[in-house]
Order: sequence, then structure tokens, then C-alpha cells
Amino acid sequence: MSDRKSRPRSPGTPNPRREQVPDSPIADQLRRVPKVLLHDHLDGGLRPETVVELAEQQGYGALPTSDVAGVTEWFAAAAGAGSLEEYLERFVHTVGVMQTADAISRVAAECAEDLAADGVVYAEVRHAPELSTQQGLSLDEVVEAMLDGFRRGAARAREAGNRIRIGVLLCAMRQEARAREIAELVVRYRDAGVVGFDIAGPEAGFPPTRSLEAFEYLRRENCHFTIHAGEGFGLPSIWEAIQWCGAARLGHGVRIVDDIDLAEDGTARLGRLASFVRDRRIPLEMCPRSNVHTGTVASVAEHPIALLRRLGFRVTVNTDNRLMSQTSMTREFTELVENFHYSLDDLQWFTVNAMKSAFIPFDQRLALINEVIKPGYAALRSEALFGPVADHEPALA
Ligand SMILES: O=c1[nH]cnc2c1ncn2[C@@H]1O[C@H](CO)[C@@H](O)[C@H]1O
Ligand SMILES: [Zn+2]
Repeated sequence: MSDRKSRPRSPGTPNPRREQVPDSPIADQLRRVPKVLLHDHLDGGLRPETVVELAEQQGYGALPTSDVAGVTEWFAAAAGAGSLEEYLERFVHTVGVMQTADAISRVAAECAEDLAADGVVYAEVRHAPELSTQQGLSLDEVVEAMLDGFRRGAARAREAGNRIRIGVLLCAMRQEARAREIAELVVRYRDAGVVGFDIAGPEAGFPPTRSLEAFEYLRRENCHFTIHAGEGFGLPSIWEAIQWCGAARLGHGVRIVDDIDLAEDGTARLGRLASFVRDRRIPLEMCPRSNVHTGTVASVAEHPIALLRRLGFRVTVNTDNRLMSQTSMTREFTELVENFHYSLDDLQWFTVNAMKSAFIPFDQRLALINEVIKPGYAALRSEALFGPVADHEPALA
């Protein structure tokens, strides 16, 4: 299902790594291409060593094991969860150590550094503040700690030569009843770095309209929001998210394929909801590895991202939970290249799609596209043509 384009071969001695996936970018390039990440959970992306250290510092005794390797493995076992509900059970321990302002700020700072080192130039990172109030922090204190951490982390990344901008999304947990309160928090911090709202948590049994009042309030306040929908539940959830609640984007939205009939010869017939999502250019925040881990799709190779991309949906590529799904933007891109033979042009298309769909002002999105993303891809394309300037590469005669 790839939309491969033929690219000129690199001159000089063929590099065996380059030959593995014909015409595809290589691993090192994938780390360096500018990337945009719209769907990443702060409490799903802690460094395992930070989980262990914070647990020690805070006397948190509930970790299933206390060494870094064991903790890494325990979180990685989320890959075998097979359902969204089981996958989400892993969060009890990341949230468990994110109960003080210092801990939250540290996690946010490290998140900014890790994303920047992975080549992410713009990210929207989300967390549910209500989960971090178990030891008495107020919702406002949680948000302030997040904002403080992202500021510090972005500054440290910049010193290391990696520039990143981060916007915060605040989630309400769909099984709780605090959506309106969290929506008000979004409005309160909209000028301080919070760019939008979302609902997260188990999807089956907790439809988007359960939080309708919060979405209506946000619309009256001219606020942006996305909704996790079409992951653990199907089309009715997507339909409510878009047509009742007014979501600007869909978190995952992968089950929109249930509204697409695919004939043997590859021609597709879109139902009314799928047409609406495509024709209105509603961005899909797709997270291939996470979808495999929650049992939403069987494998990355079978992920509908390739079909949806071919049909012209506004598809974006995301990590969801870097810790639980053992992933990064580079890894997601690598797996897509391996499975669908995407080229740098395809990756730029995903990246520009994501930047267009961000919740920051239009002029700033445009500036990032024109001044950071496109020049970044152009530089890597010229490397693909002429090879990187490195000692081991023979110079052109
Ligand atoms: O893929 C997902 N679908 C639904 N909810 C999720 C997913 N990943 C994480 N969370 C939930 O969002 C909360 C706030 O970040 C996390 O604590 C987790 O429960
Ligand atoms: Zn998510």
C-alpha cells in the first residue's frame, strides 16, 4: 500500500544499509529528520531509571520490581496487553511517582530533552492533572509543574543543540466526572503554554458525549480540543467525537476503516462518516505501535495508516506512550519505512500534516513548516543525493 516514489540513487559505493529498503531513508536520517508529535502522554513516557529513582526518593513501595532492567521489562510487557483496559493498567506506577511538583517537573524536563534528542521539533504532550493530586497538589500546581519542566527541558535541549517547542494538552479521564473542571483549567492556562484539551482512559462504556458539557464550554471559549476515539471502541465513538462534541482532531481514529469498503482490486468506497472525516481534513493522530499493543490492530504491517494515507486522510504519526510501547518518533518512522517503503517525501508529508494540525497559532505553524521542517528535509534529501560529508564517504570526483 506504499506510495513509493522513485528517488535518485546515491552516487559512490553502495552503502549496504541503504540497500536494505530500496529508496528509503536510513536509520540515522530518520533520527535527524524534523518530526512533529501531536499525541504523546507525559505519564506514558518516563525514563525507566527515573521511575526507579523517584520511587526510591519518595518511598513509593508499590513498584513490581526495583531495578531498572526489571522495571523496563515490566512496562514493556504492556506490549502483550491485547486490550486498551489492560494496557492502561501500567499507568498506575508512573502516575504513582508523579505526585509532587518536583517529580512532575523533572519528568516534563526529561520528556522535552528526550523528544528533542529524537529530532522532534514541535510536540504536544498531554497529561491528566487529576491523576497527580493524590498527595495534595492542586490541579493548578500540577499544570504549573508541567509547564516549568517543559521550559527547563527545552532550554537544556537547546544548550545541547536541539531545538524543540512544546505545547501542553490537558486530559480529563473519561471514567471520572471532572471534564468541566479540567476544561476550565485549560482556559485558565491558555496563555501560559496549554494549547488544548482531550479525554483519555477506557473508551468502551464512556462515550465522548458523557463529557459533552465540557466540550460545549470549550467551544464557547474558542478553545481547541482533540478526543481519543476509534481505538478501544468503533464508529459510534468517532461519530460522537466529531458530530456531537466537535473535536478538531481524533486521537487514533483508527477504526474509521470500519466505514470503508475495500474491493479486491484496491478501490475503496467511503461511508458518510469516513467521507466527512477525510473531506473536512480532520487529522488522525495515529500511533501504530500502541495500536498493536492495545490489540486495536494485529501488526504494524497491517496498520490502516497506509490505506488512509493512500485515500488522502490527514494522517499524522505519533508515539502515544514511549515507555509502555518502547517507542520514539524515530522508531515509529523506521517501522513505517520498513513496512511500507516510505520515502523522505512521505515522511515530510506526515510531518507537515501534523504541523498543520497543531493547536498553536497559524502563523507559528507556518513558520515551523517553512523555516524548520521543509529546510530540514531538503538538507537530508541533498545528503541522499550527494552523501553525508563524512570521513568514510568518498567525496565526489
Ligand atoms: O491510548 C490511550 N488511550 C486512552 N487513554 C490512554 C492512552 N494512553 C494513555 N492513556 C491514558 O491517559 C492518561 C493521561 O495521560 C494516562 O494515565 C492513561 O490512563
Ligand atoms: Zn493516547
